[in-house]
Amino acid sequence: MIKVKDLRKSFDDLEVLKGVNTEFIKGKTNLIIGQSGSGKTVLLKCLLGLFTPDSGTIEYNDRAYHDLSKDEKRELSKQMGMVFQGGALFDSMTVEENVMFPLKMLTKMSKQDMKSRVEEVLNRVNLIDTNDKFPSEISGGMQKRVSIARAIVNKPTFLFCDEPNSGLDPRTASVIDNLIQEITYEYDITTVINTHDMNSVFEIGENILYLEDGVNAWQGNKDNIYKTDNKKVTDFVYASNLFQKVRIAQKEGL
Ligand SMILES: Nc1ncnc2c1ncn2[C@@H]1O[C@H](COP(=O)(O)OP(=O)(O)OP(=O)(O)O)[C@@H](O)[C@H]1O
Repeated sequence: MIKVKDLRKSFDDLEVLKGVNTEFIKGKTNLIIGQSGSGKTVLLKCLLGLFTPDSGTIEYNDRAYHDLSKDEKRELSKQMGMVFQGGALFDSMTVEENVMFPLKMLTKMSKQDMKSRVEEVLNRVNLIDTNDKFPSEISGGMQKRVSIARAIVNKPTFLFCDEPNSGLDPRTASVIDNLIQEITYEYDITTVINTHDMNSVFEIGENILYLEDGVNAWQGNKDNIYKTDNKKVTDFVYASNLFQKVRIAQKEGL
Protein backbone atom coordinates (compact mmCIF):
# COMPACT_ATOMS: atom_id res chain seq x y z
CA MET A 1 0.00 0.00 0.00
CA ILE A 2 1.24 3.48 -0.85
CA LYS A 3 -0.48 6.56 0.56
CA VAL A 4 0.17 9.96 -0.97
CA LYS A 5 -0.82 13.02 1.04
CA ASP A 6 -0.90 16.58 -0.28
CA LEU A 7 2.10 15.98 -2.54
CA ARG A 8 3.55 19.05 -4.22
CA LYS A 9 6.41 19.41 -6.69
CA SER A 10 7.53 22.41 -8.72
CA PHE A 11 10.37 23.05 -11.14
CA ASP A 12 11.37 26.71 -10.78
CA ASP A 13 8.11 28.59 -11.46
CA LEU A 14 6.31 25.58 -12.90
CA GLU A 15 4.02 23.99 -10.34
CA VAL A 16 3.50 20.40 -11.55
CA LEU A 17 2.01 18.50 -8.61
CA LYS A 18 -0.41 20.78 -6.76
CA GLY A 19 -1.46 18.68 -3.79
CA VAL A 20 -2.02 15.07 -4.82
CA ASN A 21 -3.94 12.84 -2.39
CA THR A 22 -4.35 9.20 -3.30
CA GLU A 23 -3.78 5.58 -2.33
CA PHE A 24 -2.31 2.73 -4.33
CA ILE A 25 -3.59 -0.63 -3.16
CA LYS A 26 -1.49 -3.71 -2.38
CA GLY A 27 -2.10 -6.72 -4.63
CA LYS A 28 -3.86 -4.62 -7.25
CA THR A 29 -3.00 -2.97 -10.54
CA ASN A 30 -3.18 0.76 -9.82
CA LEU A 31 -3.26 2.95 -12.93
CA ILE A 32 -2.39 6.62 -13.31
CA ILE A 33 -4.03 8.25 -16.33
CA GLY A 34 -4.32 11.85 -17.50
CA GLN A 35 -3.51 14.27 -20.29
CA SER A 36 0.06 14.77 -21.43
CA GLY A 37 1.73 17.13 -19.01
CA SER A 38 -0.71 16.44 -16.15
CA GLY A 39 2.18 15.24 -13.99
CA LYS A 40 1.95 11.43 -14.21
CA THR A 41 5.66 10.83 -14.74
CA VAL A 42 6.63 13.37 -12.09
CA LEU A 43 4.34 11.57 -9.63
CA LEU A 44 5.82 8.19 -10.58
CA LYS A 45 9.34 9.56 -10.11
CA CYS A 46 8.36 10.92 -6.68
CA LEU A 47 7.04 7.45 -5.77
CA LEU A 48 10.33 5.93 -6.92
CA GLY A 49 12.33 8.40 -4.85
CA LEU A 50 13.94 9.88 -7.98
CA PHE A 51 12.36 13.30 -7.30
CA THR A 52 12.16 14.86 -3.85
CA PRO A 53 8.73 16.44 -3.34
CA ASP A 54 8.61 20.05 -2.12
CA SER A 55 6.01 19.11 0.48
CA GLY A 56 3.53 16.40 1.38
CA THR A 57 4.17 12.79 2.32
CA ILE A 58 4.45 9.39 0.70
CA GLU A 59 3.89 6.40 2.97
CA TYR A 60 5.05 2.95 1.93
CA ASN A 61 3.22 0.33 3.97
CA ASP A 62 2.41 3.00 6.57
CA ARG A 63 5.97 4.36 6.87
CA ALA A 64 6.52 7.93 5.69
CA TYR A 65 9.52 8.26 3.37
CA HIS A 66 10.82 11.38 5.07
CA ASP A 67 10.92 9.58 8.44
CA LEU A 68 13.21 6.84 7.14
CA SER A 69 16.95 6.81 7.85
CA LYS A 70 19.43 6.76 4.96
CA ASP A 71 19.86 2.99 5.32
CA GLU A 72 16.09 2.44 5.44
CA LYS A 73 15.67 4.52 2.28
CA ARG A 74 18.31 2.38 0.58
CA GLU A 75 16.49 -0.77 1.73
CA LEU A 76 13.19 0.63 0.46
CA SER A 77 14.67 1.37 -2.96
CA LYS A 78 15.76 -2.30 -3.16
CA GLN A 79 12.12 -3.28 -2.71
CA MET A 80 11.13 -1.32 -5.82
CA GLY A 81 11.00 -2.78 -9.30
CA MET A 82 10.68 -0.61 -12.38
CA VAL A 83 9.54 -1.34 -15.92
CA PHE A 84 10.81 1.61 -17.92
CA GLN A 85 9.09 3.06 -20.95
CA GLY A 86 10.61 1.34 -23.99
CA GLY A 87 12.09 -1.39 -21.81
CA ALA A 88 15.46 0.35 -21.25
CA LEU A 89 17.41 -2.87 -21.61
CA PHE A 90 21.21 -2.79 -21.87
CA ASP A 91 21.90 -3.44 -25.56
CA SER A 92 25.35 -4.89 -24.94
CA MET A 93 24.10 -7.44 -22.40
CA THR A 94 22.32 -10.71 -23.10
CA VAL A 95 18.80 -11.34 -21.81
CA GLU A 96 20.23 -13.30 -18.88
CA GLU A 97 22.76 -10.58 -18.02
CA ASN A 98 20.05 -7.90 -18.19
CA VAL A 99 17.82 -9.79 -15.76
CA MET A 100 20.72 -10.67 -13.47
CA PHE A 101 21.88 -7.06 -13.26
CA PRO A 102 19.75 -6.00 -10.23
CA LEU A 103 20.82 -9.12 -8.33
CA LYS A 104 24.47 -8.29 -8.96
CA MET A 105 23.94 -4.69 -7.88
CA LEU A 106 21.65 -5.21 -4.91
CA THR A 107 22.38 -8.62 -3.42
CA LYS A 108 25.23 -10.85 -2.34
CA MET A 109 23.75 -13.96 -3.94
CA SER A 110 26.10 -16.61 -5.31
CA LYS A 111 26.42 -16.88 -9.11
CA GLN A 112 24.54 -20.18 -9.02
CA ASP A 113 21.65 -18.76 -6.97
CA MET A 114 21.46 -15.74 -9.27
CA LYS A 115 21.34 -18.01 -12.31
CA SER A 116 18.54 -20.11 -10.89
CA ARG A 117 16.52 -17.05 -9.83
CA VAL A 118 16.94 -15.55 -13.33
CA GLU A 119 15.82 -18.85 -14.84
CA GLU A 120 12.77 -18.85 -12.57
CA VAL A 121 11.61 -15.35 -13.59
CA LEU A 122 12.36 -15.87 -17.27
CA ASN A 123 10.16 -18.97 -17.14
CA ARG A 124 7.51 -16.97 -15.30
CA VAL A 125 7.31 -14.41 -18.09
CA ASN A 126 7.31 -17.25 -20.64
CA LEU A 127 10.72 -16.55 -22.12
CA ILE A 128 12.30 -19.83 -23.03
CA ASP A 129 15.66 -20.27 -24.80
CA THR A 130 16.36 -16.56 -24.98
CA ASN A 131 19.03 -16.34 -22.23
CA ASP A 132 21.92 -15.84 -24.63
CA LYS A 133 20.16 -13.54 -27.06
CA PHE A 134 20.74 -9.78 -27.15
CA PRO A 135 17.80 -7.33 -26.98
CA SER A 136 18.19 -6.52 -30.68
CA GLU A 137 17.62 -10.20 -31.50
CA ILE A 138 14.16 -10.47 -29.87
CA SER A 139 10.77 -8.84 -30.57
CA GLY A 140 9.40 -5.74 -28.80
CA GLY A 141 6.95 -7.87 -26.83
CA MET A 142 9.77 -10.16 -25.71
CA GLN A 143 11.84 -7.14 -24.71
CA LYS A 144 8.96 -6.01 -22.46
CA ARG A 145 8.93 -9.48 -20.90
CA VAL A 146 12.66 -9.20 -20.20
CA SER A 147 12.04 -5.79 -18.68
CA ILE A 148 9.29 -7.25 -16.45
CA ALA A 149 11.53 -10.19 -15.47
CA ARG A 150 14.30 -7.73 -14.52
CA ALA A 151 11.84 -5.65 -12.48
CA ILE A 152 10.62 -8.63 -10.43
CA VAL A 153 13.86 -10.61 -10.13
CA ASN A 154 14.65 -9.17 -6.69
CA LYS A 155 11.11 -9.89 -5.42
CA PRO A 156 9.91 -6.29 -5.11
CA THR A 157 7.18 -5.10 -2.76
CA PHE A 158 6.38 -2.22 -5.14
CA LEU A 159 6.34 -2.40 -8.93
CA PHE A 160 6.28 0.74 -11.06
CA CYS A 161 5.62 0.62 -14.80
CA ASP A 162 5.95 3.61 -17.10
CA GLU A 163 3.77 3.02 -20.17
CA PRO A 164 4.58 -0.69 -20.36
CA ASN A 165 2.51 -1.05 -23.54
CA SER A 166 4.03 1.69 -25.63
CA GLY A 167 5.02 0.52 -29.10
CA LEU A 168 3.20 -2.82 -28.91
CA ASP A 169 0.35 -4.09 -31.08
CA PRO A 170 -3.01 -4.34 -29.22
CA ARG A 171 -2.87 -8.11 -28.74
CA THR A 172 0.69 -8.12 -27.38
CA ALA A 173 -0.18 -5.08 -25.23
CA SER A 174 -3.06 -7.02 -23.71
CA VAL A 175 -0.83 -10.06 -23.01
CA ILE A 176 1.68 -7.80 -21.26
CA ASP A 177 -1.12 -6.16 -19.22
CA ASN A 178 -2.39 -9.53 -18.11
CA LEU A 179 1.11 -10.71 -17.25
CA ILE A 180 1.67 -7.66 -15.04
CA GLN A 181 -1.69 -8.25 -13.36
CA GLU A 182 -1.00 -11.96 -12.74
CA ILE A 183 2.41 -11.15 -11.26
CA THR A 184 0.82 -8.48 -9.06
CA TYR A 185 -1.55 -11.11 -7.62
CA GLU A 186 1.05 -13.87 -7.30
CA TYR A 187 3.63 -11.71 -5.53
CA ASP A 188 1.02 -9.55 -3.75
CA ILE A 189 2.80 -6.40 -4.97
CA THR A 190 1.59 -2.82 -5.00
CA THR A 191 1.77 -2.15 -8.74
CA VAL A 192 1.50 1.38 -10.14
CA ILE A 193 1.22 1.78 -13.91
CA ASN A 194 1.46 5.05 -15.77
CA THR A 195 -0.51 4.60 -18.99
CA HIS A 196 -2.08 6.25 -22.01
CA ASP A 197 -3.66 3.00 -23.12
CA MET A 198 -7.44 2.98 -22.67
CA ASN A 199 -7.52 -0.76 -23.33
CA SER A 200 -5.41 -1.18 -20.19
CA VAL A 201 -7.86 1.02 -18.28
CA PHE A 202 -10.79 -1.20 -19.18
CA GLU A 203 -8.85 -4.45 -18.83
CA ILE A 204 -6.73 -4.16 -15.68
CA GLY A 205 -7.91 -0.86 -14.12
CA GLU A 206 -8.60 -2.04 -10.58
CA ASN A 207 -7.79 1.32 -9.04
CA ILE A 208 -7.53 4.21 -11.50
CA LEU A 209 -6.27 7.66 -10.60
CA TYR A 210 -7.18 10.37 -13.07
CA LEU A 211 -4.70 13.19 -12.69
CA GLU A 212 -5.59 16.60 -14.07
CA ASP A 213 -3.26 19.55 -13.99
CA GLY A 214 -1.35 18.16 -11.03
CA VAL A 215 -4.27 17.16 -8.82
CA ASN A 216 -6.22 13.95 -8.30
CA ALA A 217 -9.43 14.75 -10.17
CA TRP A 218 -11.12 11.32 -10.00
CA GLN A 219 -10.45 7.84 -8.64
CA GLY A 220 -12.31 4.60 -9.26
CA ASN A 221 -12.13 1.25 -11.02
CA LYS A 222 -12.83 0.02 -14.54
CA ASP A 223 -16.50 -0.60 -13.72
CA ASN A 224 -17.02 2.86 -12.22
CA ILE A 225 -15.35 4.55 -15.15
CA TYR A 226 -18.02 3.25 -17.55
CA LYS A 227 -20.72 4.83 -15.46
CA THR A 228 -19.17 8.02 -14.17
CA ASP A 229 -20.70 11.31 -15.19
CA ASN A 230 -17.60 13.24 -14.13
CA LYS A 231 -17.18 15.33 -17.27
CA LYS A 232 -13.40 15.68 -16.95
CA VAL A 233 -13.00 11.91 -16.90
CA THR A 234 -15.47 11.19 -19.67
CA ASP A 235 -13.98 13.90 -21.91
CA PHE A 236 -10.58 12.30 -21.45
CA VAL A 237 -11.47 8.61 -21.55
CA TYR A 238 -14.07 8.84 -24.29
CA ALA A 239 -12.14 11.17 -26.55
CA SER A 240 -12.15 8.44 -29.19
CA ASN A 241 -15.35 7.59 -31.10
CA LEU A 242 -14.85 3.90 -30.49
CA PHE A 243 -14.84 4.28 -26.72
CA GLN A 244 -17.86 6.60 -26.87
CA LYS A 245 -19.78 3.81 -28.59
CA VAL A 246 -18.58 1.28 -26.01
CA ARG A 247 -19.80 3.59 -23.24
CA ILE A 248 -23.24 3.99 -24.80
CA ALA A 249 -23.50 0.23 -25.29
CA GLN A 250 -22.46 -0.37 -21.67
CA LYS A 251 -24.95 2.16 -20.32
CA GLU A 252 -27.71 0.59 -22.35
CA GLY A 253 -26.69 -2.84 -21.14
CA LEU A 254 -25.96 -4.15 -24.64
N1 LIG B 1 13.02 17.41 -14.58
C1 LIG B 1 12.14 18.34 -14.96
N2 LIG B 1 12.48 19.64 -14.98
C2 LIG B 1 11.59 20.58 -15.35
N3 LIG B 1 10.32 20.35 -15.70
C3 LIG B 1 9.92 19.07 -15.70
C4 LIG B 1 10.79 18.00 -15.33
N4 LIG B 1 10.10 16.83 -15.41
C5 LIG B 1 8.86 17.18 -15.82
N5 LIG B 1 8.75 18.50 -15.99
C6 LIG B 1 7.54 19.21 -16.42
O1 LIG B 1 6.46 18.75 -15.63
C7 LIG B 1 5.26 18.75 -16.40
C8 LIG B 1 4.60 17.39 -16.27
O2 LIG B 1 5.43 16.43 -16.89
P1 LIG B 1 5.16 14.87 -16.84
O3 LIG B 1 6.27 14.24 -17.60
O4 LIG B 1 4.92 14.43 -15.45
O5 LIG B 1 3.80 14.76 -17.67
P2 LIG B 1 3.01 13.43 -18.06
O6 LIG B 1 1.65 13.56 -17.50
O7 LIG B 1 3.80 12.23 -17.66
O8 LIG B 1 2.98 13.58 -19.64
P3 LIG B 1 3.08 12.47 -20.78
O9 LIG B 1 1.79 11.73 -20.73
O10 LIG B 1 3.20 13.27 -22.03
O11 LIG B 1 4.28 11.59 -20.50
C9 LIG B 1 5.66 19.09 -17.83
O12 LIG B 1 5.35 20.45 -18.06
C10 LIG B 1 7.14 18.87 -17.84
O13 LIG B 1 7.79 19.71 -18.75
